Amino acid sequence: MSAELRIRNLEKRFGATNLRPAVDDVSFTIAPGEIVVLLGPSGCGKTTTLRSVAGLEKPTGGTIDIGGERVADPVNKRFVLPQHRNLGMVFQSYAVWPHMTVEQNVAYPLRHRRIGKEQTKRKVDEAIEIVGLGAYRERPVVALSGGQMQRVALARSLVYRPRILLLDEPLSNLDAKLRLRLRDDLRTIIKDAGVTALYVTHDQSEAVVIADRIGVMKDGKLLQLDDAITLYNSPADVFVANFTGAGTLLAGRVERVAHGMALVQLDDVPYSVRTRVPDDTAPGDRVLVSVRPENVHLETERREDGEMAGIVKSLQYEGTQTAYRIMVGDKEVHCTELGTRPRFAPGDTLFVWIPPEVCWAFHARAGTATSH
Ligand SMILES: Nc1ncnc2c1ncn2[C@@H]1O[C@H](COP(=O)(O)OP(=O)(O)OP(=O)(O)O)[C@@H](O)[C@H]1O
Repeated sequence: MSAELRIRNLEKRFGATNLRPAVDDVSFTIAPGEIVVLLGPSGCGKTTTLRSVAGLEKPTGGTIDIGGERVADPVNKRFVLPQHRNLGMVFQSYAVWPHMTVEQNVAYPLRHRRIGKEQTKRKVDEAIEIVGLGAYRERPVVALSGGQMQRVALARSLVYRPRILLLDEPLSNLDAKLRLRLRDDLRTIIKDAGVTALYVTHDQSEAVVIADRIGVMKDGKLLQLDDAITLYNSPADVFVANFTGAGTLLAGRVERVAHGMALVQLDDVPYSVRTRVPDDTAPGDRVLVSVRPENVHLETERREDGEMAGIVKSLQYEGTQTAYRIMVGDKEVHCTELGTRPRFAPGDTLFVWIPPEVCWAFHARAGTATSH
């Protein structure tokens, strides 16, 4: 039932050809049964990509294949209508019938598919079980919570075994607690259903929990498509690093490099840091070392060579963790420490240790911010 989705050089322009396309030369493939999440800020083109797969937008360039069938190819004037693509869709708003029960809602798409009563019942039961609503079968959907309604929408889009499931910010109308609960269940539900899924969100924590691979988009471009661990530890560029929360960028020059690790002399401070670097890095290269706040260690005494002396500029107590801004010379380093009691106060002096294996450097290009 699940199919491969193959997108090649997808382009969607909404207006004049001189305007930047909403989707700009995007290519990726989702394997059968795989979940890919498109992540990016508002306006980056993720919804337009999803709507192009759904057939709700007509692309202006490139091709889309679902299970080996070409469904969009503007150059050759091929366009398969949405209702002939056999896709399931779940959107922000719960598109459920308010006057029907859970069971009736889930059975609805099968009405028009000439499926026998027995088989309908079996499929409906299965879909309701998958989304965990077994106990609510007879309930009118108006008597359900937002999260439960969204589960109904999900069951209804899975019941006819679509080739691909498309989800556009399906959790964004839920309150924070429900959002977390359904977020944690969604991956299991989609995997249990065995369906290929394309999921769109601007919420990185949602993407990390749900995806097999995450595609980060910006200005219509797909910047990187990788599993979450690669994305968080080896971001392809500064935007991806920043968008996924790497709050510190330290500019410097490579002194030595061997086996994918380099020693980088930081600009304007008397410190060098060891960091992982791209393969094509050479001594003398200008780089930006990207550091995630949760990977920075703060020490009261210098224990290792390479620790940098710093002073606490400010802190934000967040209940289960404390976010610090530390000044190392004129450079600001962000650090987050887990724990319900802050260990440091503004003005405290300390030592900052950044383990080399969790540092990642990019080549510094003209025009990129060099430090903050
Ligand atoms: N129907 C349309 N007509 C003209 N421009 C559009 C249309 N739909 C989207 N756009 C533009 O295309 C770009 C990409 O929009 P898109 O909705 O795909 O972004 P997004 O990343 O999904 O954002 P959001 O998270 O806000 O939905 C935006 O600049 C948007 O203004």
